[in-house]
Amino acid sequence: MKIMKFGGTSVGKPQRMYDVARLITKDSEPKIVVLSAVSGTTNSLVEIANLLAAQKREEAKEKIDVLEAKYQEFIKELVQKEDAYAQAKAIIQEHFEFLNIILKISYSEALSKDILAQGELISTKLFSVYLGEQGIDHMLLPALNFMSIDENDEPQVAAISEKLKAQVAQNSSKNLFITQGYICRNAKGEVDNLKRGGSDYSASLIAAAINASVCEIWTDIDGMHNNDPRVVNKTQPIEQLSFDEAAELAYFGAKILHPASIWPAQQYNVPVKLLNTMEPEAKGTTITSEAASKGVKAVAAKDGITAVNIKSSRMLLAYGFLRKVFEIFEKYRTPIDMITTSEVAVSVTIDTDAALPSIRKELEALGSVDTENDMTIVSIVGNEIAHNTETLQDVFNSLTGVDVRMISYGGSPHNISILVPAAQKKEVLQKINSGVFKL
Ligand SMILES: Nc1ncnc2c1ncn2[C@@H]1O[C@H](COP(=O)(O)OP(=O)(O)O)[C@@H](O)[C@H]1O
Ligand SMILES: N[C@@H](CC(=O)OP(=O)(O)O)C(=O)O
Repeated sequence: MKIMKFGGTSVGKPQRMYDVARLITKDSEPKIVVLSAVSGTTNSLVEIANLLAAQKREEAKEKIDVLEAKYQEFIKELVQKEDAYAQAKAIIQEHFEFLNIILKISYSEALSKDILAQGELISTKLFSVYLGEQGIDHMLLPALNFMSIDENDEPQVAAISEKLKAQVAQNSSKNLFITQGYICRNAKGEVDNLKRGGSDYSASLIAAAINASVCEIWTDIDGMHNNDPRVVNKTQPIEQLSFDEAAELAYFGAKILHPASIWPAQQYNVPVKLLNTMEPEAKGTTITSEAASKGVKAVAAKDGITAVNIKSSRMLLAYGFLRKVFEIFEKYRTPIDMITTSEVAVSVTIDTDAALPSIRKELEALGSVDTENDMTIVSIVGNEIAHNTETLQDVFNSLTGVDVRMISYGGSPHNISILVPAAQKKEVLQKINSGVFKL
């Protein structure tokens, strides 16, 4: 059985849904197809939820109406037959009635998760109507019946596997299952999600849960590129990556993959392929446990980083100082990305400053603290690059004129990371493109 995940742009227009239907019926291998919401929908739902949280009901209502009008147009083009159109219309009515009812209920965090789930529920149901109209035999598998996270927001792979396998077995005559990415149930049984971009994570979890032959992530570009195509002009697709390399790139900002989406596939050894819906014949990127070649594969950038610098003479020749620092970040459930230390100072970076005021207050008991926000981590990723002096030379030569604040080297043989002000991100990515990739 294989998994095919199609992102927002791949289901963003009726024409794209037709392409998806063609791609999933090309071969006879049984498959679970994971769909995201139609592009732009989750952003609109986030705005609606935020407006409700701010008690701006009228503005929320306007946004709901704009979104509904968009779907009314969408279904006119999606299906031709009268009964299929009636089914699609009923789906739109059901979900927008729900949003309109929510307008009248007092806002809660749980309710906002219900709002965010509507995008994937609508896209999968509409796609199912289209498949039905085309006479393509399939079955909708509601993700809310099997995809779950625990009280620490961690997916429960064993439970997911048990439930999913049972549902597939109960419908053994079916060859094609359609399900929602992104959405899940939390430990309280409420509707929740796997965070923005989480449909890739859903696909990888499903692939792990049923030991799929492959997990295909279909998107709007021909694989993982060696640099961010939104920022840099000349970028190239990478044919092969190891799980470790792909995980580092996803974590450090390559938006094509959700940061957590590699570990389930890696743990259950399911190859991942990144493919282009608009160019299905292109090779794309294959991610397996093997690293095909040594050397730099790609560079990625992670924005929204804050650097926290702690200086203390008490650190000199002391032990246990770093533990105290780390315990404070742990207490506030704030992950640390980069670390550099000297005898009297330690600098770390974090990608969320939600708990920063409390963290800062506690750190001040250990020494003087200063913070810098609006920073970017640029990560150079490849196989064994930290053992290659030429790479290091190319990277440093590329950084002439760049205000480098931190360097992380040697922690992983596959990654060299530098911290720069966000304002220099574009320049740095471009310079590395010329200096390291010679592009
Ligand atoms: N290194 C990279 N390689 C490929 N795409 C990247 C990279 N970095 C950022 N991207 C962006 O990721 C986009 C695809 O991811 P995303 O928008 O999440 O797709 P989907 O909607 O299919 O899930 C591409 O259009 C591209 O602009
Ligand atoms: N719809 C969700 C989940 C997702 O993964 O979408 P996409 O595959 O379009 O990145 C979001 O926008 O966050």
